Amino acid sequence: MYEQDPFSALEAIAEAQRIAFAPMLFQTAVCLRKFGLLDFLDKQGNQGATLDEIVLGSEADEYAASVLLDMALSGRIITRSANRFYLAKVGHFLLHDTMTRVNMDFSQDVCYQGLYFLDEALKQGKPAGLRVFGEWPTIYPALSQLPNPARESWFAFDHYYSDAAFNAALPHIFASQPANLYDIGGNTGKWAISCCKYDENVAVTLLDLPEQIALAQQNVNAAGLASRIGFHAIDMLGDAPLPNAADIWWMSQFLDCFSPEQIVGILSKIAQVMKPDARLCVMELFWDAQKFDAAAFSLNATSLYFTCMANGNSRFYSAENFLRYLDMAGFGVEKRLDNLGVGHTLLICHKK
Ligand SMILES: C[S@@+](CC[C@H](N)C(=O)[O-])C[C@H]1O[C@@H](n2cnc3c(N)ncnc32)[C@H](O)[C@@H]1O
Repeated sequence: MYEQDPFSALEAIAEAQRIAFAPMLFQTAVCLRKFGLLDFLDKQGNQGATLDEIVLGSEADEYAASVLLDMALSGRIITRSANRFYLAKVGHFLLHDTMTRVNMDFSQDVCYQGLYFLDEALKQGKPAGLRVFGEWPTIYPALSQLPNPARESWFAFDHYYSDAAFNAALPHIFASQPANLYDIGGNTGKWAISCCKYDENVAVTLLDLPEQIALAQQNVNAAGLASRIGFHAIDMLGDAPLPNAADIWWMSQFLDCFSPEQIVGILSKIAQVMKPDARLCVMELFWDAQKFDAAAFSLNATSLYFTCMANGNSRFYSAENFLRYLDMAGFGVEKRLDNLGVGHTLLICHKK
Protein backbone atom coordinates (compact mmCIF):
# COMPACT_ATOMS: atom_id res chain seq x y z
CA MET A 1 0.00 0.00 0.00
CA TYR A 2 1.19 3.54 -0.83
CA GLU A 3 4.33 2.38 -2.61
CA GLN A 4 3.85 4.42 -5.81
CA ASP A 5 3.52 8.17 -6.43
CA PRO A 6 0.32 8.01 -8.54
CA PHE A 7 0.26 11.54 -10.00
CA SER A 8 1.71 13.31 -13.01
CA ALA A 9 3.24 16.73 -12.16
CA LEU A 10 0.10 18.49 -13.39
CA GLU A 11 -2.16 16.24 -11.32
CA ALA A 12 0.09 16.68 -8.31
CA ILE A 13 -0.01 20.48 -8.38
CA ALA A 14 -3.80 20.34 -8.70
CA GLU A 15 -3.95 17.93 -5.76
CA ALA A 16 -1.73 20.26 -3.74
CA GLN A 17 -4.25 23.10 -4.29
CA ARG A 18 -7.08 20.89 -3.06
CA ILE A 19 -5.06 20.46 0.12
CA ALA A 20 -4.16 24.15 0.34
CA PHE A 21 -7.84 25.10 0.20
CA ALA A 22 -9.23 21.98 1.87
CA PRO A 23 -10.97 23.91 4.69
CA MET A 24 -12.90 26.02 2.12
CA LEU A 25 -14.05 22.96 0.21
CA PHE A 26 -15.00 21.15 3.40
CA GLN A 27 -16.98 24.07 4.83
CA THR A 28 -18.67 24.57 1.46
CA ALA A 29 -19.85 20.96 1.54
CA VAL A 30 -21.13 21.42 5.10
CA CYS A 31 -23.04 24.58 4.09
CA LEU A 32 -24.44 23.04 0.88
CA ARG A 33 -26.02 20.44 3.10
CA LYS A 34 -27.02 22.81 5.88
CA PHE A 35 -28.71 25.37 3.59
CA GLY A 36 -30.57 22.65 1.70
CA LEU A 37 -28.89 23.15 -1.69
CA LEU A 38 -27.90 19.50 -2.06
CA ASP A 39 -31.34 18.36 -1.05
CA PHE A 40 -33.02 20.72 -3.51
CA LEU A 41 -30.77 19.71 -6.42
CA ASP A 42 -31.33 16.06 -5.55
CA LYS A 43 -35.09 16.53 -5.79
CA GLN A 44 -34.70 18.36 -9.11
CA GLY A 45 -32.99 15.26 -10.55
CA ASN A 46 -32.24 15.37 -14.30
CA GLN A 47 -34.12 18.65 -14.63
CA GLY A 48 -31.50 20.53 -12.58
CA ALA A 49 -32.13 24.13 -11.46
CA THR A 50 -31.10 27.70 -12.23
CA LEU A 51 -29.56 29.95 -9.57
CA ASP A 52 -32.93 31.71 -9.10
CA GLU A 53 -34.73 28.41 -8.61
CA ILE A 54 -32.07 27.26 -6.11
CA VAL A 55 -32.47 30.49 -4.10
CA LEU A 56 -36.22 29.93 -3.98
CA GLY A 57 -35.85 26.25 -3.08
CA SER A 58 -33.15 26.54 -0.41
CA GLU A 59 -32.26 28.66 2.61
CA ALA A 60 -29.44 30.52 0.84
CA ASP A 61 -29.84 34.02 -0.60
CA GLU A 62 -28.45 34.81 -4.04
CA TYR A 63 -24.97 35.75 -2.84
CA ALA A 64 -24.66 32.73 -0.52
CA ALA A 65 -25.97 30.32 -3.15
CA SER A 66 -23.70 31.70 -5.87
CA VAL A 67 -20.43 31.40 -3.90
CA LEU A 68 -21.36 27.95 -2.62
CA LEU A 69 -22.36 26.74 -6.10
CA ASP A 70 -19.16 28.00 -7.70
CA MET A 71 -17.01 26.24 -5.11
CA ALA A 72 -19.20 23.14 -5.42
CA LEU A 73 -18.47 23.11 -9.18
CA SER A 74 -14.72 23.23 -8.50
CA GLY A 75 -15.15 20.55 -5.84
CA ARG A 76 -16.98 18.32 -8.38
CA ILE A 77 -19.96 18.20 -6.05
CA ILE A 78 -22.30 19.52 -8.75
CA THR A 79 -22.18 20.10 -12.51
CA ARG A 80 -23.47 22.97 -14.63
CA SER A 81 -24.82 23.08 -18.16
CA ALA A 82 -26.63 25.94 -19.94
CA ASN A 83 -27.10 27.88 -16.68
CA ARG A 84 -28.63 24.92 -14.86
CA PHE A 85 -26.96 23.15 -11.93
CA TYR A 86 -27.16 19.40 -11.32
CA LEU A 87 -26.16 17.18 -8.42
CA ALA A 88 -23.03 15.15 -9.29
CA LYS A 89 -22.17 11.76 -7.78
CA VAL A 90 -20.02 13.33 -5.05
CA GLY A 91 -22.99 15.53 -4.08
CA HIS A 92 -25.21 12.46 -4.01
CA PHE A 93 -22.91 10.71 -1.54
CA LEU A 94 -22.46 13.82 0.60
CA LEU A 95 -26.22 13.92 0.93
CA HIS A 96 -27.23 10.26 1.13
CA ASP A 97 -24.29 8.14 2.24
CA THR A 98 -24.48 7.46 5.99
CA MET A 99 -20.75 6.87 6.37
CA THR A 100 -19.95 10.19 4.67
CA ARG A 101 -22.49 12.02 6.81
CA VAL A 102 -21.17 10.52 10.04
CA ASN A 103 -17.57 11.32 9.05
CA MET A 104 -18.42 14.89 8.05
CA ASP A 105 -20.38 15.59 11.22
CA PHE A 106 -17.51 14.19 13.28
CA SER A 107 -14.96 16.33 11.41
CA GLN A 108 -17.09 19.46 11.69
CA ASP A 109 -18.60 19.14 15.17
CA VAL A 110 -15.83 17.36 17.08
CA CYS A 111 -12.56 18.09 15.28
CA TYR A 112 -12.66 21.18 13.11
CA GLN A 113 -11.95 23.96 15.60
CA GLY A 114 -9.53 21.95 17.71
CA LEU A 115 -7.44 20.77 14.78
CA TYR A 116 -6.02 24.27 14.50
CA PHE A 117 -3.90 23.25 17.52
CA LEU A 118 -2.49 20.11 15.90
CA ASP A 119 1.12 21.31 15.92
CA GLU A 120 0.90 22.07 19.64
CA ALA A 121 -0.64 18.63 20.28
CA LEU A 122 2.12 16.93 18.31
CA LYS A 123 4.87 18.81 20.14
CA GLN A 124 3.42 18.28 23.62
CA GLY A 125 1.82 14.84 23.25
CA LYS A 126 -1.38 16.37 24.67
CA PRO A 127 -4.85 16.85 23.10
CA ALA A 128 -4.31 20.60 22.68
CA GLY A 129 -7.52 21.02 20.63
CA LEU A 130 -9.76 19.72 23.41
CA ARG A 131 -9.63 23.17 25.03
CA VAL A 132 -12.31 24.35 22.58
CA PHE A 133 -14.77 22.28 24.64
CA GLY A 134 -13.34 22.64 28.15
CA GLU A 135 -10.46 21.80 30.43
CA TRP A 136 -9.95 18.04 30.57
CA PRO A 137 -6.76 15.97 30.41
CA THR A 138 -8.32 13.64 27.80
CA ILE A 139 -11.68 13.45 26.02
CA TYR A 140 -12.74 10.21 27.76
CA PRO A 141 -13.99 11.55 31.11
CA ALA A 142 -15.57 14.41 29.14
CA LEU A 143 -17.59 12.30 26.70
CA SER A 144 -20.86 12.45 28.58
CA GLN A 145 -20.45 16.23 29.12
CA LEU A 146 -19.39 17.40 25.66
CA PRO A 147 -21.58 20.20 24.36
CA ASN A 148 -23.88 19.32 21.48
CA PRO A 149 -23.59 18.85 18.54
CA ALA A 150 -20.09 17.53 19.42
CA ARG A 151 -21.46 14.90 21.80
CA GLU A 152 -24.07 13.55 19.39
CA SER A 153 -21.60 13.49 16.50
CA TRP A 154 -18.96 11.72 18.62
CA PHE A 155 -21.35 8.93 19.60
CA ALA A 156 -22.82 8.66 16.08
CA PHE A 157 -19.29 8.23 14.70
CA ASP A 158 -18.24 5.70 17.32
CA HIS A 159 -21.43 3.68 16.94
CA TYR A 160 -21.57 3.79 13.17
CA TYR A 161 -18.27 1.97 13.01
CA SER A 162 -18.70 -0.45 15.87
CA ASP A 163 -22.40 -1.33 15.41
CA ALA A 164 -22.01 -3.02 12.04
CA ALA A 165 -19.02 -4.97 13.26
CA PHE A 166 -20.82 -6.00 16.48
CA ASN A 167 -23.36 -8.08 14.56
CA ALA A 168 -20.65 -9.70 12.49
CA ALA A 169 -18.55 -10.49 15.57
CA LEU A 170 -21.29 -12.00 17.77
CA PRO A 171 -21.29 -15.55 16.27
CA HIS A 172 -17.48 -15.75 16.59
CA ILE A 173 -17.50 -14.63 20.21
CA PHE A 174 -20.33 -16.92 21.26
CA ALA A 175 -19.02 -19.99 19.43
CA SER A 176 -17.25 -20.98 22.69
CA GLN A 177 -20.43 -20.35 24.77
CA PRO A 178 -18.86 -18.00 27.34
CA ALA A 179 -20.73 -17.71 30.63
CA ASN A 180 -19.00 -14.50 31.67
CA LEU A 181 -17.91 -11.68 29.39
CA TYR A 182 -16.08 -8.47 30.31
CA ASP A 183 -16.70 -5.51 28.00
CA ILE A 184 -13.68 -3.27 28.57
CA GLY A 185 -14.38 0.33 27.57
CA GLY A 186 -18.03 -0.66 27.16
CA ASN A 187 -19.09 2.95 26.61
CA THR A 188 -22.90 3.24 26.23
CA GLY A 189 -23.53 -0.47 26.80
CA LYS A 190 -24.46 -1.27 23.20
CA TRP A 191 -22.25 -4.34 22.93
CA ALA A 192 -23.20 -5.61 26.40
CA ILE A 193 -26.88 -5.31 25.49
CA SER A 194 -26.31 -7.03 22.10
CA CYS A 195 -24.56 -9.93 23.87
CA CYS A 196 -27.43 -10.45 26.31
CA LYS A 197 -29.93 -10.41 23.46
CA TYR A 198 -27.81 -12.84 21.43
CA ASP A 199 -27.26 -15.38 24.21
CA GLU A 200 -29.74 -15.65 27.07
CA ASN A 201 -27.23 -17.39 29.34
CA VAL A 202 -24.34 -14.94 29.26
CA ALA A 203 -23.60 -12.48 32.09
CA VAL A 204 -21.74 -9.31 31.10
CA THR A 205 -19.68 -6.90 33.19
CA LEU A 206 -19.05 -3.50 31.65
CA LEU A 207 -15.76 -1.91 32.70
CA ASP A 208 -15.23 1.78 31.97
CA LEU A 209 -14.36 5.09 33.58
CA PRO A 210 -16.83 6.13 36.31
CA GLU A 211 -18.11 9.08 34.24
CA GLN A 212 -19.05 6.74 31.42
CA ILE A 213 -20.64 4.05 33.59
CA ALA A 214 -23.51 6.35 34.62
CA LEU A 215 -24.64 6.74 31.00
CA ALA A 216 -24.30 3.02 30.27
CA GLN A 217 -26.37 2.20 33.37
CA GLN A 218 -29.29 4.27 32.09
CA ASN A 219 -29.24 2.41 28.75
CA VAL A 220 -28.99 -1.00 30.38
CA ASN A 221 -31.89 -0.21 32.74
CA ALA A 222 -33.96 1.02 29.80
CA ALA A 223 -33.25 -2.28 28.00
CA GLY A 224 -34.49 -4.20 31.07
CA LEU A 225 -31.14 -5.99 31.43
CA ALA A 226 -30.00 -4.70 34.84
CA SER A 227 -29.99 -8.23 36.27
CA ARG A 228 -27.57 -9.54 33.62
CA ILE A 229 -25.19 -6.64 33.07
CA GLY A 230 -22.97 -5.58 35.95
CA PHE A 231 -20.73 -2.52 36.13
CA HIS A 232 -17.18 -2.06 37.28
CA ALA A 233 -15.91 1.53 37.33
CA ILE A 234 -12.20 1.46 36.69
CA ASP A 235 -9.36 3.40 35.11
CA MET A 236 -7.57 0.71 33.13
CA LEU A 237 -4.38 2.78 33.33
CA GLY A 238 -4.50 2.84 37.15
CA ASP A 239 -3.30 0.35 39.76
CA ALA A 240 -6.68 -0.98 40.91
CA PRO A 241 -6.81 -4.79 40.80
CA LEU A 242 -8.72 -6.32 37.90
CA PRO A 243 -11.56 -8.80 38.37
CA ASN A 244 -10.79 -12.22 36.88
CA ALA A 245 -13.97 -14.22 36.32
CA ALA A 246 -14.26 -13.63 32.57
CA ASP A 247 -14.25 -16.32 29.90
CA ILE A 248 -14.00 -13.57 27.29
CA TRP A 249 -12.22 -10.23 27.72
CA TRP A 250 -13.78 -8.12 24.96
CA MET A 251 -12.31 -4.83 23.78
CA SER A 252 -13.80 -2.99 20.83
CA GLN A 253 -12.25 0.26 19.61
CA PHE A 254 -10.67 0.50 23.05
CA LEU A 255 -6.93 -0.08 22.66
CA ASP A 256 -6.72 2.59 19.95
CA CYS A 257 -7.30 5.03 22.85
CA PHE A 258 -3.78 4.36 24.16
CA SER A 259 -0.09 4.63 23.32
CA PRO A 260 1.86 1.43 22.52
CA GLU A 261 3.38 1.41 26.04
CA GLN A 262 -0.06 1.79 27.61
CA ILE A 263 -1.49 -0.97 25.39
CA VAL A 264 1.25 -3.39 26.41
CA GLY A 265 0.78 -2.34 30.07
CA ILE A 266 -3.02 -2.93 30.05
CA LEU A 267 -2.73 -6.24 28.19
CA SER A 268 0.08 -7.50 30.45
CA LYS A 269 -2.06 -6.83 33.54
CA ILE A 270 -4.93 -8.78 31.98
CA ALA A 271 -2.59 -11.64 31.05
CA GLN A 272 -1.54 -11.89 34.71
CA VAL A 273 -5.06 -12.29 36.09
CA MET A 274 -7.08 -13.99 33.36
CA LYS A 275 -8.17 -17.64 33.64
CA PRO A 276 -5.88 -19.90 31.59
CA ASP A 277 -8.63 -20.95 29.20
CA ALA A 278 -10.11 -17.45 28.85
CA ARG A 279 -9.78 -15.58 25.57
CA LEU A 280 -8.90 -11.97 24.80
CA CYS A 281 -11.03 -10.70 21.88
CA VAL A 282 -9.90 -7.43 20.36
CA MET A 283 -11.87 -5.65 17.66
CA GLU A 284 -9.94 -2.85 16.02
CA LEU A 285 -9.60 -0.85 12.82
CA PHE A 286 -6.20 -1.23 11.15
CA TRP A 287 -5.34 1.02 8.24
CA ASP A 288 -3.20 -1.64 6.56
CA ALA A 289 -6.04 -4.18 6.71
CA GLN A 290 -8.42 -2.13 4.56
CA LYS A 291 -9.73 -3.15 1.14
CA PHE A 292 -10.34 0.43 -0.01
CA ASP A 293 -8.04 3.41 -0.21
CA ALA A 294 -10.82 5.67 1.14
CA ALA A 295 -11.01 3.50 4.27
CA ALA A 296 -7.28 3.72 4.97
CA PHE A 297 -7.51 7.48 4.32
CA SER A 298 -10.38 7.84 6.82
CA LEU A 299 -8.52 5.88 9.51
CA ASN A 300 -5.31 7.83 9.11
CA ALA A 301 -7.31 11.08 9.26
CA THR A 302 -9.06 9.88 12.42
CA SER A 303 -5.70 9.21 14.05
CA LEU A 304 -5.25 12.98 14.10
CA TYR A 305 -8.47 13.28 16.10
CA PHE A 306 -6.77 11.06 18.71
CA THR A 307 -3.71 13.32 18.63
CA CYS A 308 -5.46 16.66 18.81
CA MET A 309 -8.77 16.02 20.58
CA ALA A 310 -8.71 12.68 22.40
CA ASN A 311 -5.48 12.20 24.35
CA GLY A 312 -2.45 13.25 22.32
CA ASN A 313 -0.75 9.87 22.20
CA SER A 314 -2.98 7.28 20.56
CA ARG A 315 -4.12 6.39 17.05
CA PHE A 316 -5.47 3.78 14.70
CA TYR A 317 -2.55 1.39 14.40
CA SER A 318 -1.35 -0.77 11.55
CA ALA A 319 -2.04 -4.46 12.14
CA GLU A 320 1.67 -5.02 11.68
CA ASN A 321 2.54 -2.93 14.75
CA PHE A 322 -0.46 -3.97 16.81
CA LEU A 323 0.30 -7.69 16.53
CA ARG A 324 3.72 -6.92 18.00
CA TYR A 325 2.13 -5.26 21.06
CA LEU A 326 -0.04 -8.35 21.65
CA ASP A 327 3.03 -10.52 21.43
CA MET A 328 4.97 -8.27 23.84
CA ALA A 329 2.12 -8.55 26.37
CA GLY A 330 2.17 -12.34 26.18
CA PHE A 331 -0.72 -13.06 23.79
CA GLY A 332 -0.82 -15.28 20.72
CA VAL A 333 -3.40 -14.74 17.97
CA GLU A 334 -5.56 -17.83 17.53
CA LYS A 335 -7.84 -16.40 14.86
CA ARG A 336 -7.81 -13.23 12.76
CA LEU A 337 -10.95 -12.11 10.93
CA ASP A 338 -10.61 -9.06 8.66
CA ASN A 339 -13.33 -6.95 7.05
CA LEU A 340 -16.06 -7.39 9.63
CA GLY A 341 -18.64 -4.59 9.44
CA VAL A 342 -17.02 -1.44 8.05
CA GLY A 343 -13.44 -2.67 7.90
CA HIS A 344 -12.90 -4.05 11.41
CA THR A 345 -10.53 -6.83 12.35
CA LEU A 346 -11.35 -9.28 15.14
CA LEU A 347 -8.38 -10.89 16.88
CA ILE A 348 -9.15 -13.85 19.13
CA CYS A 349 -6.12 -14.34 21.37
CA HIS A 350 -4.95 -16.73 24.06
CA LYS A 351 -2.33 -16.32 26.77
CA LYS A 352 0.94 -17.81 25.55
C1 LIG B 1 -13.79 4.71 21.50
S1 LIG B 1 -14.75 4.20 22.88
C2 LIG B 1 -15.18 2.55 22.42
C3 LIG B 1 -16.55 2.20 22.81
C4 LIG B 1 -17.09 0.83 22.47
N1 LIG B 1 -16.30 -0.24 23.03
C5 LIG B 1 -17.29 0.67 20.99
O1 LIG B 1 -16.75 -0.26 20.39
O2 LIG B 1 -18.06 1.47 20.41
C6 LIG B 1 -13.55 3.96 24.14
C7 LIG B 1 -14.13 3.69 25.51
O3 LIG B 1 -13.02 3.44 26.39
C8 LIG B 1 -13.24 4.13 27.60
N2 LIG B 1 -11.94 4.45 28.22
C9 LIG B 1 -11.01 5.32 27.76
N3 LIG B 1 -9.96 5.37 28.60
C10 LIG B 1 -10.23 4.50 29.60
C11 LIG B 1 -9.51 4.09 30.75
N4 LIG B 1 -8.33 4.62 31.05
N5 LIG B 1 -10.07 3.14 31.56
C12 LIG B 1 -11.28 2.62 31.25
N6 LIG B 1 -12.00 2.96 30.18
C13 LIG B 1 -11.49 3.90 29.36
C14 LIG B 1 -14.01 5.38 27.20
O4 LIG B 1 -14.72 5.94 28.28
C15 LIG B 1 -14.92 4.83 26.10
O5 LIG B 1 -16.13 4.36 26.62
